Amino acid sequence: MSVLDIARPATDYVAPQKTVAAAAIDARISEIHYGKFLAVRDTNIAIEKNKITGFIGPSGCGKSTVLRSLNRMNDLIPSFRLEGQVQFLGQDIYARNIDPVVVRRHIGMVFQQPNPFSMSIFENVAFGLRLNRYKGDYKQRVEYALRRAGLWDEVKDKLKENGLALSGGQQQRLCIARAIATEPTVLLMDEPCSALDPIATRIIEELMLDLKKDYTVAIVTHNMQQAMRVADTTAFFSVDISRGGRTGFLCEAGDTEQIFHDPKQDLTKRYISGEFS
Ligand SMILES: Nc1ncnc2c1ncn2[C@@H]1O[C@H](COP(=O)(O)OP(=O)(O)OP(=O)(O)O)[C@@H](O)[C@H]1O
Repeated sequence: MSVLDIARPATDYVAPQKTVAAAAIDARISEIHYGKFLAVRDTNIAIEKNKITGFIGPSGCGKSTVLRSLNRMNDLIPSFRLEGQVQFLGQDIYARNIDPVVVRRHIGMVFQQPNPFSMSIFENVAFGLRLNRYKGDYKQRVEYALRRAGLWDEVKDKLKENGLALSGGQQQRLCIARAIATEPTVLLMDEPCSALDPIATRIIEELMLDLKKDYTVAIVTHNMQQAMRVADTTAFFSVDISRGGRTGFLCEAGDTEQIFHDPKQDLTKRYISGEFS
């Protein structure tokens, strides 16, 4: 039985044929549309277990669209349509029998703007547990998640205070704790530091490096230095304007060292050298 099968009986599930052994997520995306607009094409990417995969590329190349497709977050956009497959631990998360809420429990997400709810620090972390009708010890799980997000010592004496009263960096770590509380396998982070100052950014980067021991991480970043500092694998996306529109595609992916120092594709070379942004 797969981890996702707890959602609904997998009556019509057909086992996928091909997976990348070390991948937590193996995405083979042919096309992503928003209505008639072809936003992304030809993006096959493996998010390897216990590694950090960085998505880089110019604005509008589809980094966030692809990231949000990895846990069905784009389902919330009515015009969104994906052709292809996204496998999580060998199971197609877009299969008809799969519940997106369960997908998001296993593949959590942290957004660009820290977005704690206007409720206590404790309830912010417990939120996903309540949503998933967790039956265990809430106090224990909330403490674990806050410790894992490097926030426990700063908030342990004020768990009843509103999460919105924390600093921006603390709020982002609270959101990471909220994501961790449901014990996901993968954490997707969409520019998690772009609203933070350099010190808070560095704390989150160190946290990411620590989290990858237990979790698999994929991060969208505009900051190439950040990708170099934290990512094991880097995926460079570009934009194809040849068909009259602006369609993003995965141009090249590989070890971060290779992408930044020995890129194979001319477009990657030009982007890394700052020729376009
Ligand atoms: N909800 C939406 N409806 C329609 N089009 C969208 C939607 N979200 C994104 N797009 C379009 O899809 C394309 C890819 O956008 P996306 O945000 O994924 O790119 P990105 O590489 O993350 O960009 P940025 O680096 O500027 O955040 C863009 O042309 C964008 O305008």
